[in-house]
Amino acid sequence: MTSSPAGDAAEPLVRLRGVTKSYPGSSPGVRRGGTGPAVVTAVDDVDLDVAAGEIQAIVGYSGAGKSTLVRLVNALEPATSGSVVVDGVELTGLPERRLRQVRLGIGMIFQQFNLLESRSVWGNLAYPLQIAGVGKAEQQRRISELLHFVGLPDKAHTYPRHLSGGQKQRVGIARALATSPKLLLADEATSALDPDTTQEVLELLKRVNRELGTTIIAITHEMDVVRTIADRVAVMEKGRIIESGPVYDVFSAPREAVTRRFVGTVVDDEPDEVALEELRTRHTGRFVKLAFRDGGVRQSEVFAVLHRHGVAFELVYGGIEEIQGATFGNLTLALDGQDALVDAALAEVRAVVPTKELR
Ligand SMILES: Nc1ncnc2c1ncn2[C@@H]1O[C@H](COP(=O)(O)OP(=O)(O)OP(=O)(O)O)[C@@H](O)[C@H]1O
Repeated sequence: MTSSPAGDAAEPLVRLRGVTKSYPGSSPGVRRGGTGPAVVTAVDDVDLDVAAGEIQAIVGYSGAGKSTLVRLVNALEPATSGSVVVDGVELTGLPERRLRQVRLGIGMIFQQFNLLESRSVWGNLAYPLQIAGVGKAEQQRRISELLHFVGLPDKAHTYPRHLSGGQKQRVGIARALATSPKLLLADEATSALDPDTTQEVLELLKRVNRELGTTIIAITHEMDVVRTIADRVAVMEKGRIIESGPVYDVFSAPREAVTRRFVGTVVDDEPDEVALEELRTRHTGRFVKLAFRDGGVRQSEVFAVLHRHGVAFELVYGGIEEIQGATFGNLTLALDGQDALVDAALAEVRAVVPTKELR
């Protein structure tokens, strides 16, 4: 025996090393020998480990390479170079017959659900089971179990056109889980849904992860999705992963400009110049941003310091968020008082919480 149970546990379910995917350049100029790029590098030298049992989000703007990355992981396309290992199997160079086996161990859900319109819900769920050669009795049992799991036990004989978007995605999830895959790939799974339905579907995905132990890779451009379900997030730009880590870390201290823009869609950082100018028309005094982090100083302690120095304050921008059970937030305060008093108060505040004066 060369591998210990502990060694197996440490092995990621998905492991990408130096993965690049290029396509021939498609602009007419290129084909005629013009000056456009000879190749489009959709995924560029990507390393990524996804541990078994985790929810990994991949975010990026349109064209960043997210969907291409997913097609490499689910063995729909070969990488141009690098290593793609899924559940211990190196996909690079694998014959089509083996690739088909690998795909059976991976579930997929899509933005547009991709249900078979000519089949009832039951028929849609039976489809992957038939392909996998599951017998009729076992199909019955499994489909009934799946419908209960996704909360649609009474929709077995309904056709997709009579379902709401949220119900369709529940069927999509049930279908993806039919063959009990270890890995579920969700490509913009909630982007076509309204906010309430999005939350319901995200709750279901969390249950899939917690109750069934399914590892999930969720491609999205919505940071709300990342905040709600993911353990870790990787940010893609121009085919590369430019930043990655636990969701709390990336949200509370984003390093790259693209990441800051994404995080800024759900978490206020500090007012930009325009917002600051507008705030100054309504509030007097000096503006400071305080960065509260989990386990650090509490807001009430900071407010007590200001009070003790006789500095009046007003909360003018920002908020406190909860991510993965931990709180953090950025609050901008307008401080009113004599300069010397404000300086003394700020010196004390700075000692306990990162503080930045906005001028
Ligand atoms: N089959 C292909 N042939 C040529 N170029 C491709 C192909 N697939 C993707 N690309 C290019 O690769 C780049 C990354 O595309 P990809 O679809 O992976 O990005 P994305 O982040 O998923 O964006 P979106 O959210 O819009 O799908 C783009 O420039 C795209 O035009």
